[in-house]
Amino acid sequence: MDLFSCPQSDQNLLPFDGEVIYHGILLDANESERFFNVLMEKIDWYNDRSVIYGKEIITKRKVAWYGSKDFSYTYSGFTRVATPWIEELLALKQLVELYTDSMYNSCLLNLYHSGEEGMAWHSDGEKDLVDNGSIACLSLGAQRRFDFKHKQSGDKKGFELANGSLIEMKGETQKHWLHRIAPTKKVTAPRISLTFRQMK
Ligand SMILES: O=C(O)CCC(=O)C(=O)O
Ligand SMILES: [Fe+2]
Repeated sequence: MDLFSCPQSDQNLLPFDGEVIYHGILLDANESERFFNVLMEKIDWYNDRSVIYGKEIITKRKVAWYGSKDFSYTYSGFTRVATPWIEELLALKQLVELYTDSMYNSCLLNLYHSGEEGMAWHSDGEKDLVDNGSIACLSLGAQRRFDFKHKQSGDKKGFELANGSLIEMKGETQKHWLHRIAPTKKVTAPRISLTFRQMK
């Protein structure tokens, strides 16, 4: 691995109360497209469910939950049991671990068919996850904006997530900040995100 493909970018993008590190572009356009196509085909995608004000919502966005063992992950009112890794996910996990210098035992994948699909403000502070652990998010396909909003002050920060790039959230980020993928009419192409996580 040369210095150009592994940029020294350990600068914190958040002003306070957490750490968000942009690790740059790990996969070139060809590699990203290859992984995107393989994952579209091989992953067991399903529409996500959540309960909002007592009402069950089925998202247009699809998700999938993979892990090193049959981890149960409860969020938005439902429990999902992890599917065993497939070869391509393990390869990407290894690459991400190299850049972040952290280890992951699970991955929540998201498939946004177009800019009309997003993810509402939330934080990933579920009790199933290691406290103040790392969540590493690899992006494939259309570029989308990742927004952060401080829970107390309301301070906002937004970052563009390029095709093949990796962003990492760690430290107290989930405790103090919400994040979202805002819907947008400007993007028509699909995007996959792989969010590598540390389950207890
Ligand atoms: O799609 C993304 O980049 C972020 C997804 C996210 O926040 C999550 O899966 O919890
Ligand atoms: Fe999240």
